[in-house]
Amino acid sequence: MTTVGDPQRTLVMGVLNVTADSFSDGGRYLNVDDAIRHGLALAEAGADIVDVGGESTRPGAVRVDPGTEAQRVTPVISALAAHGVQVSVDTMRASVAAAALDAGASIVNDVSGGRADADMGRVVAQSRAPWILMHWRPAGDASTEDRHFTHRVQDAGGYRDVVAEVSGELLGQVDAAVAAGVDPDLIVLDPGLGFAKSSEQNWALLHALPTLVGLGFPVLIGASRKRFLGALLAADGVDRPPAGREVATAAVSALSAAGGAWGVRVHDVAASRDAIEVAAAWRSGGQRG
Ligand SMILES: Nc1nc2ncc(COP(=O)(O)O)nc2c(=O)[nH]1
Repeated sequence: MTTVGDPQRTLVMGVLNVTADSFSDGGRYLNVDDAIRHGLALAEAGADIVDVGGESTRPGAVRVDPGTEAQRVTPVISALAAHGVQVSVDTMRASVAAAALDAGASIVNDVSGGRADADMGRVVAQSRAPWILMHWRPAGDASTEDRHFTHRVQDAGGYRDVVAEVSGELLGQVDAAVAAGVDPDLIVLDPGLGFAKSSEQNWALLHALPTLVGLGFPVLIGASRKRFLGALLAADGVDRPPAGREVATAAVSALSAAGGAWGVRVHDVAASRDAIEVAAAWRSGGQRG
């Protein structure tokens, strides 16, 4: 059983999207062998966890059927687990999570925070795998198998106080998970940066990281290459493209580590590993260990 205990340092979760259309690396790892090779490379680069996803959640992405999603992730997961890599499965579906856990995944990463599939709590509780509950208040109803994800950014009216509302809704998701039999010690929270949230709301959530950590659960931060970083670094009115957002991502990783984050979910593992080492040395005054 994987525990999410209090790691000595902020963990690095490497992103492995086995999808055709993820926003920054769609299609590069759809082939099983390419995906396995990349997952091993992420582990080699220092990823504590490799997060394997088979369905893109970017705005406008078309849902894939559960069978396709499971077929995409299970061979990759079993190969990585066989090499001793700790794997999380990035899925909103209980059937896919069950297949992934059987294949060797040890963490369930659910961007719907348990709201898309009523059976997810039972599957996770039975497996005793840690469950990452991400916050996502979609415009549509995430529980319907709608053909398109709607990341319609909530306007200012969508959130009066994004930190208080995201915190409250995450705690509600925790209550639902515990009611389904999940051990609260195995729950990780994630504010869901970029999921139906404006740039300002994303920055407000990052600014409030100590508040999120203060909720009493490990916190995962997923800012890697996201649009709000591109907007911050825009030039001549043009957002910085995803490939140019790595330094900003590493800076967020360093600040997340300094703010007590349990982990960061990133594409460039080596850069964030270094950034987290810097944050640790800074915090300890250079004391090792
Ligand atoms: N827990 C968690 N999971 C996620 N899965 C996918 C994406 C979308 O980004 P990607 O397309 O780069 O994977 N972001 C998150 C996130 O922020 N947190």
